[in-house]
Amino acid sequence: MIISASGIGVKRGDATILQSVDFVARPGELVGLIGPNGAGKSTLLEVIAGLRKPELGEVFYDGKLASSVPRRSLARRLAYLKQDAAVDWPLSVEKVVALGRLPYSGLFAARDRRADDKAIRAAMETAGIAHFAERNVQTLSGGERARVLLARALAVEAETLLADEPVDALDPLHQLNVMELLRSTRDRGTGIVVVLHDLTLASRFCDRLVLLDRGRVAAEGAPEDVLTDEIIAQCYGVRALTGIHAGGRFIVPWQKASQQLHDLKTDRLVPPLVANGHGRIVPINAAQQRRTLDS
Ligand SMILES: Nc1ncnc2c1ncn2[C@@H]1O[C@H](COP(=O)(O)OP(=O)(O)OP(=O)(O)O)[C@@H](O)[C@H]1O
Repeated sequence: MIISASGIGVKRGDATILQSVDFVARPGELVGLIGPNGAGKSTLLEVIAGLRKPELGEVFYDGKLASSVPRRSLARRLAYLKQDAAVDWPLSVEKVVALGRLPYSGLFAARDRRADDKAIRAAMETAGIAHFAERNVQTLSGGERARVLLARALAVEAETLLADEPVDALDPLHQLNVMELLRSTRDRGTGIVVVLHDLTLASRFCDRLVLLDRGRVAAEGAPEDVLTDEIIAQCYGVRALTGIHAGGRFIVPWQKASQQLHDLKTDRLVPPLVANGHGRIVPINAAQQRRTLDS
């Protein structure tokens, strides 16, 4: 399914949350929605999920006006994983994941239970939670619960997955697992939009990035074109160490853009650092560093 949004404007009281935002999500593409806190990422995700009607602009699903697409069929085509979702009932993990199959209930007189079971099992395996299928979801840690909710979204087997900060509560290994899982889901043709704060994961795993800043699209395109030093400094207010390792780019936020970096021990000014192409971070220029340190 192609989701397109044009001229989106959202207001909250007097505050403009989104302004003139155009956005497209296509099948088989992993799009990263990035930007500082409060930029409007979750709001835009809700708008394209059809959960919030914008004051201005329109959303289209495969060219059809969002308001003309029945909610029930949309619920099967589009899975939405909310940020910080809580589970208010003492359900087992398996039952929570099974909620992902709700959009299919009552669809046929004799519903295909085997298809449901298969989808639930596959989603639990993929999210690495099958071993605690029977556990009460309220007894899980934040990161474990996040994976259960991701599994619920995967169980929908939708054409499009919208995921709001799915790796936020996860340890490094599970962050990589989830990003790999999103990539393999994309490889099977699913269109994915994922909200991320980790710039290295955004750069390494996404096909395209959309950077929101104060409710507007500040930059859009290939990760290397969006996450330049200048744009990172301008939108996030930080300077980052960047480099290439095994073909992927790492971006480590290091200091505020407004500050010059001083060595913690000597208090001398430290020149900017870059990676040497093999993942080892070196001074931008050794001679320049000597001059700076000698001065
Ligand atoms: N009900 C509301 N009333 C007033 N302002 C709101 C309301 N809901 C959201 N906002 C504001 O809208 C802006 C965008 O919020 P949104 O959650 O979309 O940002 P975000 O980019 O997802 O942020 P974060 O990275 O912190 O999750 C924020 O400044 C937020 O305070």
